[in-house]
Amino acid sequence: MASTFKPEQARVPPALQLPSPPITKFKIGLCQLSVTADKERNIVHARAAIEEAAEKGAKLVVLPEIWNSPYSNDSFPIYAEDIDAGPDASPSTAMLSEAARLLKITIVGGSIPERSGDKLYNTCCIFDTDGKLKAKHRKIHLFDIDIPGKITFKESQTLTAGETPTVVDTEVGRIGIGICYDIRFQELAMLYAARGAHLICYPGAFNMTTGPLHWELLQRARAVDNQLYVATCAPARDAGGGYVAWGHSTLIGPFGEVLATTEHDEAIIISEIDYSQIDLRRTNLPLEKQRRGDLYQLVDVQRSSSQ
Ligand SMILES: O=C(O)CCC(=O)C(=O)O
Repeated sequence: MASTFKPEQARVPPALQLPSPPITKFKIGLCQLSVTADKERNIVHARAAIEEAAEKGAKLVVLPEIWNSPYSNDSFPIYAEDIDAGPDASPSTAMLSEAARLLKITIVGGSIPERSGDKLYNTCCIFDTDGKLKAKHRKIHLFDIDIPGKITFKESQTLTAGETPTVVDTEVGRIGIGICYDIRFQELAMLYAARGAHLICYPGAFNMTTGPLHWELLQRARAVDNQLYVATCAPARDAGGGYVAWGHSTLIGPFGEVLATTEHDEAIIISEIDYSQIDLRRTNLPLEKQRRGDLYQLVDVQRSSSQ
């Protein structure tokens, strides 16, 4: 059958030149935190970890998915905070904002359950070095899976999916954000690469079934396909908890290499990011130039509609 694909109808602008961030070489801190049912304790604990990472030189600190609450549909409505209603309504993000300002670091604040009107989201807040909220990413792909006898989870029982991919310019580069299950959708990472991201951060909480097989594989795939850095941050494992997390927070380089990782206990990973490695790997393997845009295209809906 003849193909109906017409490249001129699906035109997406070529990948952006990589923007020049204020700093190109810096330390990242991934705080693999233990999470309890005590929200106040979780906030104090996360703050101490952020401070320790900053003391060790991290200019960018990343937290885990759902770090202020147990990971369960029962807990999300109870622990949810109205982020847009200001610091009194959101003690978790108030702490992140203050820590970013006082320590003069960028924070990718893992995620917390967010209440907005009558809806709940799984939301990541990104804070600049002046403590201002730069962006909010609401998990786009909800974690609804059913592997009988192993794991069944349905985030959509309580949560609503976000509608917007998130790329944010920070002092430490252009960062794309995904939350956990978002990492499984390669088009999102391709889109971030096409929009000039240096790094994609995925706060996540994989589990004991999919974690061992998929967690590192997905991170390395996103990094090597898109020739950029990928950083993930998970909660520490609580073997007696309702949701047993895989842990293994990791930093991957643009050649698909594991630069730093850990097991499942609490840990603060400090590792170096050097964006000149992106240029190097894109020169070594000029995939962007070799892509057959005449045969297939990723359509950036937002850019196409604004053209
Ligand atoms: O994709 C998976 O296997 C795990 C995803 C997950 O745990 C999540 O999205 O919270």
